[in-house]
Order: sequence, then structure tokens, then C-alpha cells
Amino acid sequence: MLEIGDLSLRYGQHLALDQVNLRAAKGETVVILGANGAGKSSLLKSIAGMVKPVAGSSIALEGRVLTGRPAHEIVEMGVALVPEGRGIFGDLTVEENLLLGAYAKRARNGESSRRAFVYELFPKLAQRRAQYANTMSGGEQQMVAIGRALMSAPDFLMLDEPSLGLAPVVVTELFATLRRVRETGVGLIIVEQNVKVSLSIADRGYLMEAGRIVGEDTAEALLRDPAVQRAFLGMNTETSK
Ligand SMILES: Nc1ncnc2c1ncn2[C@@H]1O[C@H](COP(=O)(O)OP(=O)(O)OP(=O)(O)O)[C@@H](O)[C@H]1O
Repeated sequence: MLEIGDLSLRYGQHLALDQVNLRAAKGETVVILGANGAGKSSLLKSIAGMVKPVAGSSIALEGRVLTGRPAHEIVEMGVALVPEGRGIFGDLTVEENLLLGAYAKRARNGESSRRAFVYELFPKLAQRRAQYANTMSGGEQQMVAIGRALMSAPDFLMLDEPSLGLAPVVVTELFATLRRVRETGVGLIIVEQNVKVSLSIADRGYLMEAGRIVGEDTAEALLRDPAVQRAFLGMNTETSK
């Protein structure tokens, strides 16, 4: 279980996260919804150790404290982030990018079987393992980013806007693949603007507004929630009733 308690984050005077509470279990898929600037990326970055939360915040994995640890230690403890914009190395090949993901000590055993799993998940990467990452399409680069994160043998995989800039058919494929990742027992925490497709593979979701969690429910209930439909699914629930 990944447990976040009273997590707050400041950028100077700006309170980007205000006492956020959230939990996710291994094998569970949790989606975080919210408008631009709600704090979704900041939440993932805090968990990943890329920004430092306010004292009193708590982030724990199976009871072990993650708060305040550097990013590489958090990867070592089993939490990996696929950042917004992917963060892959364009002048390295697909395979070199994947191998960079396996630097964690926890990933040294079973490195070749994990690589085989990534290539099975993304056959296109297998065909193009020697191609430079910056010559790949947006969807393929997203596969490289996810593949690289999986190479660290995470218990929890966090994804920041994985569908950004991808064609609808590519998004559908990507989420089908994430469903397979989840079947391996990995917990998924997904920040997504594509609410319908992300809730369709999720177990639960959280709603964020101005740095706070303002709602939490099962994915099914959120899909039916008029407030979610109005805010994120472009439905006019006043007239559709
Ligand atoms: N490095 C930073 N310095 C100062 N303010 C920041 C920084 N990063 C984010 N913020 C601010 O913190 C708030 C939350 O930003 P964050 O990127 O977490 O939101 P988000 O929900 O992920 O939004 P988006 O969907 O647009 O990416 C915003 O008001 C943003 O302007």
C-alpha cells in the first residue's frame, strides 16, 4: 500500500498541495482528475522525490517512509514515474533508454526477462530497438518512457498525462497495455485529462481542485457523477436529464 497523509507542498508563497490524503494498493489503478493547475503533477513529483513537501507531510510505502528521500532512492524502493513530456533520451536508442531504466539495484536481477516483457508489451519497440528515440512517433516515445519505468521493476507506476498529444486510436492501445501492466500486480497512479478512457480502466479516482482532494469514489461512480460529467466529459447534465 502506498499511503499519502496530509501532504502539502509550497512553491514560494504558493500552496500547490494542501493536506492531500490518498492511498493506492498494489494491483489497483487509481486516476487523479483535476483542471489545469489543480496540483496533479505536483502530487506525483512529491511522491517521486522530485520536489520536497512541507514538514508534517507523510508518504509511506508498505509502512516505510518515502518523504524527503531523493528520487533515486524512491525508484529503489519501488515507485517509478513516467513524467509529463516523457523525459526520454532522444539521442539514445530505444534499447539504451530501456537499459537506463534498469540502473536501480532492485532491477539488476531479472533484467533480461523484464526487457523481454517490455518488448512483448510493446512489439513496436522490439522491432525498433536500435532506432534513436527522437526519431520515433509520439506514441512510440510514450511506449519507451513506460518501458523504461517498468525496467526499474516498480511496485507502483505513476504516469503523468500519458495520452497527451496522442491520436485516439493510440490512446486506446496504450490504455489496453496499461491494463496488462496492472495484471502483473503493479499499482498504477494515473494523472489524465482523458477522463473517460482512464476511468474505464481504473478502480478508483480522486478529484483535485486548487491543491486539495475534493472527491474520491469508485471509477464507475465517478463516470456517472454529474459534476464529473460536467467538468470533464463535456456533458451538459442539466439538459440531458
Ligand atoms: N516549479 C514551480 N514553481 C512555482 N509554481 C509552480 C511550479 N510548478 C507548478 N507550480 C504551480 O503549482 C500549481 C500546480 O501545478 P501542477 O503542475 O501540479 O498542476 P497540474 O494539476 O498538474 O496542472 P496541469 O494539468 O496543467 O499540468 C500551479 O498553480 C502551478 O502554476
